[in-house]
Amino acid sequence: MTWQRQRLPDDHPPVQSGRTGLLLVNLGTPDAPDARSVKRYLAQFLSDRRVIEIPPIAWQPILRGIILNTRPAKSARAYSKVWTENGSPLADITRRQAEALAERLGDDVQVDYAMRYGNPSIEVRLDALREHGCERIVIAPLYPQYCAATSATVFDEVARIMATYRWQPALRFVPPYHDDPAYIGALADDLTRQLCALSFRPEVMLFSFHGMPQRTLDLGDPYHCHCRKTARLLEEALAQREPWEGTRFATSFQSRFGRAKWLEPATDETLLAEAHKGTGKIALAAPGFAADCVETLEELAIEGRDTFIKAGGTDFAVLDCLNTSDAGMAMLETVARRELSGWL
Ligand SMILES: C=CC1=C(C)c2cc3[nH]c(cc4nc(cc5[nH]c(cc1n2)c(C)c5CCC(=O)O)C(CCC(=O)O)=C4C)c(C)c3C=C
Ligand SMILES: [Fe+2]
Ligand SMILES: [Fe+2]
Repeated sequence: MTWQRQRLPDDHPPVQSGRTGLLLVNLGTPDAPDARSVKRYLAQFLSDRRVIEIPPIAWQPILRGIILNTRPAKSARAYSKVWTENGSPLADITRRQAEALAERLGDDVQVDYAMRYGNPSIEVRLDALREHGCERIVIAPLYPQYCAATSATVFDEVARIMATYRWQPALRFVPPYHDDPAYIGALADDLTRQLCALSFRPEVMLFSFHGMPQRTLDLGDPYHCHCRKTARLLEEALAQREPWEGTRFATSFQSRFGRAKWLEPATDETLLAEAHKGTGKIALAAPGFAADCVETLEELAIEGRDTFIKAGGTDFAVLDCLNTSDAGMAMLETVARRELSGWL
């Protein structure tokens, strides 16, 4: 369906309507790998009350007085190690995912992407979809595992923007897909393909998920359970395939932030413990990240390797996220078409 300019009386304001849109949303990233840009990005990200659940009166002085004066320089160094000629890997891959999905879905759907923090913002891209005449919009947060700090904050931001619209589109949100057979199958296919291309056979396959404060699990956030279920289903799927015979599977949580207790076991401590108990060859995958980013390319692939090899490990590999792989895009198409049903 392509939109058509309707016949309107001469004195009628222009109207575009009748289209369907789909907006991929990922977390966000700085505009450049320098301390100033990282500071601007972190100020927005870490001021979100879904992310830091401390009353602003107590948190903002710590954020503005300490964290934004120390962390940006350190983070900028990490970003500069993984920055590409197309910018931040996360933004670049998300943009390419949107292009590939647009190709798969055809002209019936206007596909775009946005970042929850930084650019392109959800607001700018929702405005653009509306200006293209999208009366129905699917919002696809690229988080397989539901978490208030990621999934819920996308919903909150979209709701905030909707409050400013006179003519609101109909909305659908892609639900968490942590146990969707399409997602588990895509991961199993893509990880097996990558395993077969490795120059060594890992003794251990470690699934590393982004961490969260332990307190959020106690408060009822399903994130931990979603991660554990993904890991269990993925292990069950891989264990049936010949290339994985003899591999031991483990799960851990990375990217600890701040002093509170986070979900355990921690990825860096797991790498150390594996090396100390004699594991020589290890492979890591980050099934919770839809796209490679500073957390996989720097924290896992650079820092993680350093930790493991210095502790006595011999072979180390971080497998790619689903990114724009055939398996990953076929999965996103399946999920998108399900949510678009009745709208096309
Ligand atoms: C995949 C899910 C994610 C959850 C859950 C999550 C929670 C969370 N993160 C922080 C703090 C930081 N995260 C940072 C980067 C980052 N986080 C995710 C995903 C999740 N975060 C992604 C995809 C990225 C990469 C962004 C990129 O530009 O590549 C950072 C910035 C980097 C750094 O300074 O280390 C911070 C800070 C908290 C506090 C939190 C939950 C409470
Ligand atoms: Fe994070
Ligand atoms: Fe759990």
